[in-house]
Amino acid sequence: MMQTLTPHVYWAQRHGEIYLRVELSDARNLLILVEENTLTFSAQGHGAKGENEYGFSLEFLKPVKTEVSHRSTQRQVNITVRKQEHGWWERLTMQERKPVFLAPDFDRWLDESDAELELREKEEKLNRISVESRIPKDPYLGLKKGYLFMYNLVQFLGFSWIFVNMTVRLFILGQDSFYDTFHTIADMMYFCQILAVLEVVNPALGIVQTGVVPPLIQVFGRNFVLFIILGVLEDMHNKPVVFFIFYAWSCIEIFRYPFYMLACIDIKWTLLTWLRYTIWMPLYPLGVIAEAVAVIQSMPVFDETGVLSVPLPKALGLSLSFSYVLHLYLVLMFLGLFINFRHLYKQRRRRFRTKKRKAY
Ligand SMILES: CCCCCCCCCCCCC/C=C/C(=O)SCCNC(=O)CCNC(=O)[C@H](O)C(C)(C)COP(=O)(O)OP(=O)(O)OC[C@H]1O[C@@H](n2cnc3c(N)ncnc32)[C@H](O)[C@@H]1OP(=O)(O)O
Repeated sequence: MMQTLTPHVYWAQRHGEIYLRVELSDARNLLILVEENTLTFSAQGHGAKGENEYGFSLEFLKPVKTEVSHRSTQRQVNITVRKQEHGWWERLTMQERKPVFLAPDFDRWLDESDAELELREKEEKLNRISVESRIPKDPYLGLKKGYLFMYNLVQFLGFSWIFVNMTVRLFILGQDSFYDTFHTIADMMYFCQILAVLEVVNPALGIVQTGVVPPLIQVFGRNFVLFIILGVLEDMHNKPVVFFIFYAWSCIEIFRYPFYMLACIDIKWTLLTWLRYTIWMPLYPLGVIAEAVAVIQSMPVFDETGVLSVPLPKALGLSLSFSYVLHLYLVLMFLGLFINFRHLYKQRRRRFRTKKRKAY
């Protein structure tokens, strides 16, 4: 006659359930019963002491329901017992000393707060599904995604051309390449930045689900520098600062646009997501500092040439130099940087919000 042995049993809990994992392979003749708050298990199978009859019983700390669900796999038997009342138990069994065959199931182990988080996420997911099923599907979704994909592809190609061109010229010509960046790159940058106006139009028309203000600040800020400070003043064309402005812009865009492109076709590439939501941290301030340098360098040129100066009534003098507008713009620029930096920081946190799990 076979002697009954005790298998290794692993446990974990949630607010509503107890999970037991019995280490018994090829289990047969399973008998699992809950009576008077005590679970009794017996089965034949291959356990720690080879092929044998295995069994154990556990008196639970608090009341549980009598219906038990179990699933037997080739390697183990998984049992789920439902708690009578939702709550967190400080231990599994009535007896304070843990039975020797019982241990925590590290694969499923969560502490109370993590289990609450898991529960909330499940509820949120269910809510989302029920809300989504009530929202009518957008009939133009395919068209919108196709348009956005093409837009992002064109911008990606444009900024990649700029980035590669500038990098190659930097390697070949060294610092000399700083001085004619505008002549070689400006046409492509004009094209990309005119097209970037769509980044304000898209959220305004609801094609992209994001705010209008951050892209407005971004596009207005860049286009002001590109078309007015650099574009209008020929004296600015050969300044090295142009190199730093264009390089900062293109470095960020060669990751941002492919990230959007892949998002349009529901592909998420972790490294690209990380790059899109990380490299703006050094690049945004550096880009804005380079832009501020260009604005400051342009002030005396506007003063001397009188370009874009505002004519004043005779009594007040001849004209108001555009450099006064630039003083105001410098303040707005750092305000814009602050607003967008905060916006991008929030977007980053939303994207990388992770649940922390502890295993004991
Ligand atoms: C009248 C206004 C006056 C203002 C005053 C002016 C002063 C301004 C001075 C400011 C100076 C700024 C000048 C700029 C300098 C530089 O660029 S320096 C170089 C570094 N630059 C950067 O790092 C900035 C890069 N730009 C951006 O990141 C964006 O343009 C942004 C607007 C700042 C971010 O915006 P947002 O779109 O809200 O965030 P995301 O998380 O990327 O997107 C949210 C969701 O929208 C989807 N989406 C967005 N765009 C697209 C798209 N083109 N195609 C497809 N999908 C898009 C995106 O996927 C997200 O969707 P979910 O994943 O569903 O959330």
